[in-house]
Amino acid sequence: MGTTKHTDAGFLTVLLQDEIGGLQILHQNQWIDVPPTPGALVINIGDLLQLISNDKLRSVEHRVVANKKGPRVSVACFFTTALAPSTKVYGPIKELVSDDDPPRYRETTVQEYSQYSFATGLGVPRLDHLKL
Ligand SMILES: O=C(O)CCC(=O)C(=O)O
Ligand SMILES: [Fe+2]
Repeated sequence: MGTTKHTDAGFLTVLLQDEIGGLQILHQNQWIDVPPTPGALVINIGDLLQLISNDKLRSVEHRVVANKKGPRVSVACFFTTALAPSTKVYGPIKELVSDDDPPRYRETTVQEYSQYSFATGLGVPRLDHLKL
């Protein structure tokens, strides 16, 4: 089974891959295979880390292309507080913004961003609506 092109909505995703492969990232408009290394952990930066880092860290677009090599097992651990109700507001970290590099996003809560992400679905650039 594959997935359509998307970015991960949370802060960080840790992926444990097997030897089957299929994960690709979009780099300079080209899909690049992530070589499968059984037991290795792939770390994906998510949208909320991009937001709080004011674009210093980028949440890369990726997808999974199914191949015929066999059943594929991928264990994903999403670092986010999406399911825990919290009014904590996240915006670009103040140490990372300056007069020359002002905040690029408005503040949001994880809940608000997660709800928006679920509603838009995969494949839609979801950070754009928070851009200042
Ligand atoms: O299965 C994979 O390698 C990636 C899965 C993924 O992109 C996700 O769960 O967000
Ligand atoms: Fe993903």
